[in-house]
Amino acid sequence: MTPPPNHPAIPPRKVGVLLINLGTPDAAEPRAVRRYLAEFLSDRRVVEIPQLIWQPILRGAILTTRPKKSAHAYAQVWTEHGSPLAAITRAQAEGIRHAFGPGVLVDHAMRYGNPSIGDRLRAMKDAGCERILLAPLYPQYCAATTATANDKAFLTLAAMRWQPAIRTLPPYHDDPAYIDALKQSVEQGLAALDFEPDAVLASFHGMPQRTLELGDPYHCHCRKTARLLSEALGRELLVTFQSRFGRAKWLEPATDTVLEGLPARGIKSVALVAPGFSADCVETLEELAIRGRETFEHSDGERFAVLPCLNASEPGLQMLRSIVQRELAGWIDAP
Ligand SMILES: C=CC1=C(C)c2cc3[nH]c(cc4nc(cc5[nH]c(cc1n2)c(C)c5CCC(=O)O)C(CCC(=O)O)=C4C)c(C)c3C=C
Ligand SMILES: [Fe+2]
Ligand SMILES: [Fe+2]
Repeated sequence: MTPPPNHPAIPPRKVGVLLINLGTPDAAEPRAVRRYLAEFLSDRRVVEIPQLIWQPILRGAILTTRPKKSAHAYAQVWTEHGSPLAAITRAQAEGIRHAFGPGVLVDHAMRYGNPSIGDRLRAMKDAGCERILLAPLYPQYCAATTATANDKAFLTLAAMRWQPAIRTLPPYHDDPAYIDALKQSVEQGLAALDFEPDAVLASFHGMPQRTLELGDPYHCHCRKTARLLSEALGRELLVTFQSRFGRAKWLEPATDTVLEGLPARGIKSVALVAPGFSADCVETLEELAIRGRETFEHSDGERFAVLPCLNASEPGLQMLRSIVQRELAGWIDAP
């Protein structure tokens, strides 16, 4: 049946998969970093202090000093394709684009900055996606990452007359496909080193200790990933938490404090892995690989390496294809 002449165009029905990561500045310079940090650190899921108290601190002390310092960190890791996080997330979407057949559109978006979740969701809907899987690429669930990405998507849907049906990717911290991809990646990374490390550290992004007490499963998810990875590798992993922000107590032990103390315990060579980051970013490439090395070497450490994240490596893409395929069950034909 042909629609009446004034009927809006109806594109062929499709399924969408939106990979979502945190976001990153548009340039490694203070103005762009300030814009990014203002959006990021104004998110109530990230800083859980009443806005009346927090905004003056943010606009005063933090946004006048941190952008310059952070821009310097970003400048040290920036690539010809832009921020590593942006380039790798794009490559991940490209890498699984054709995995589910022509009826499935794969795209990526960032919770803060560009490409925005709102723009990409509207584009998917315009392209005919009546069912969309939101896939925040955080293996360990955290309100400050997973939940806020989904919140943002639902905010966009709130303005749509004809909403797509939505699924959200569950945390995959203990998924055998994820643990296996990490195992392969860590084994490859260790084999490529010219030394055998005395210890391997698994460094996760930190969170305020209070979020654990309030019931955020993040800490437990990190611990479980580390236990399963350690079992899979058949070697001990020291679990640490990095990137402390602000004055509140954060999850411990802190990565930098542990790195500082290891040489005095006779551990002179270390390899670090950051299993909670699906893509290398300023936190792994600058904080761990540059500043972490300085901390370790200044404390008489001798050999130091940071292994790459899963990124768009073959084990990483294989894992993404497998978890996305599973979440699309019933929406697309089985392979
Ligand atoms: C992987 C999980 C992450 C959690 C949990 C997380 C919590 C969290 N982060 C901040 C503050 C900052 N994080 C910054 C960078 C950053 N954080 C994550 C991931 C998690 N954050 C990533 C992937 C990145 C890298 C972004 C990039 O562009 O490469 C930054 C910006 C950099 C800097 O100025 O140091 C801040 C600030 C808080 C407060 C928080 C939990 C409450
Ligand atoms: Fe962070
Ligand atoms: Fe950091």
